[in-house]
Amino acid sequence: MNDAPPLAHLKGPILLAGAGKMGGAMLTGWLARGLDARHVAVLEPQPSSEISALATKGIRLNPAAKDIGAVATLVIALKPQSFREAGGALKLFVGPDTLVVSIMAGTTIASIADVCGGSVVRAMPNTPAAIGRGITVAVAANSVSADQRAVADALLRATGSVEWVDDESLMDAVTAVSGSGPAYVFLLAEELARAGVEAGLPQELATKLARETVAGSGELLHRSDAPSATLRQNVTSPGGTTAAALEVLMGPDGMASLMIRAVAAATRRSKELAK
Ligand SMILES: NC(=O)C1=CN([C@@H]2O[C@H](COP(=O)(O)OP(=O)(O)OC[C@H]3O[C@@H](n4cnc5c(N)ncnc54)[C@H](OP(=O)(O)O)[C@@H]3O)[C@@H](O)[C@H]2O)C=CC1
Ligand SMILES: O=C(O)[C@@H]1CCC=N1
Repeated sequence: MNDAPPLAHLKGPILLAGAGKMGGAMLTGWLARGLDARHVAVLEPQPSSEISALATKGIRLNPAAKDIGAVATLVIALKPQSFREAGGALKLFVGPDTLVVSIMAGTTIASIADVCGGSVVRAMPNTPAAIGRGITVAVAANSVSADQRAVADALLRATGSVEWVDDESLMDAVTAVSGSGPAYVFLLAEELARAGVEAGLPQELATKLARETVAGSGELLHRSDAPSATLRQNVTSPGGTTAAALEVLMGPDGMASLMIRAVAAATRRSKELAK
């Protein structure tokens, strides 16, 4: 049996362009799963102190293209807008055998290949990646080899689970559901707390109750095999308090129609980012 950490044997160089919230979370996951820091380089104009500190472990920070040449894998975690302005410079790091993994919302495989070349995997992670509990959806261009796909899978799996799809057009709705989804859940915690204050609770207690309720329910959902609807029904006593609240939340202008509109808006925005 091979007990080596899952990324210990991954060969570099792996270049991460953009070490902000998502790029930084992915980098943390890679290192935690045994990726040799000496195989990693990072392009980041204003590195956080955490990213700068990684230089002491062997990560190369902002190397010049002439010093590193074409890399085995380029991971692009820039904002789509930054990529449009600065993506061309990444071409210097891309050769005919370079795997390019992009996590940028909206930005298509064709436009990434057009701007910087390489064999492109387009992926959409989410911020629970920071604690190894993200979910990523990925789609590969035809030019991506089986070995390259395995490398992309290993890098993405370092931050949680991975689903591969064949149809790139699904990525806009994926972004709207799981990419942006954590924000909807955090908003739920905010609004539950606000409603608690409206109902007479002190702010601090309302905030704690809402946060722990969302976190505990998420953990229950994670650990249970039961469908979400069953877990909801387990809370709902006939004629009780939950039923009274759900009558509002599941009413005509309730969560179902709100969520459909919100996800449609995010899907539309993802499509706009492609332009
Ligand atoms: N946040 C999220 O939940 C998710 C984000 N994504 C995608 O990830 C990408 C990054 O998002 P996020 O991490 O939130 O954004 P951040 O702004 O936190 O990260 C982007 C980083 O790239 C840096 N940067 C800007 N220009 C360059 C450049 N020319 N070369 C190298 N680095 C540069 C930015 O620096 P500076 O701030 O100085 O400009 C910043 O640190 C986006 O494309 C987004 O669509 C995907 C899934 C989820
Ligand atoms: O808001 C955004 O555009 C990015 C993509 C998914 C989550 N954050």
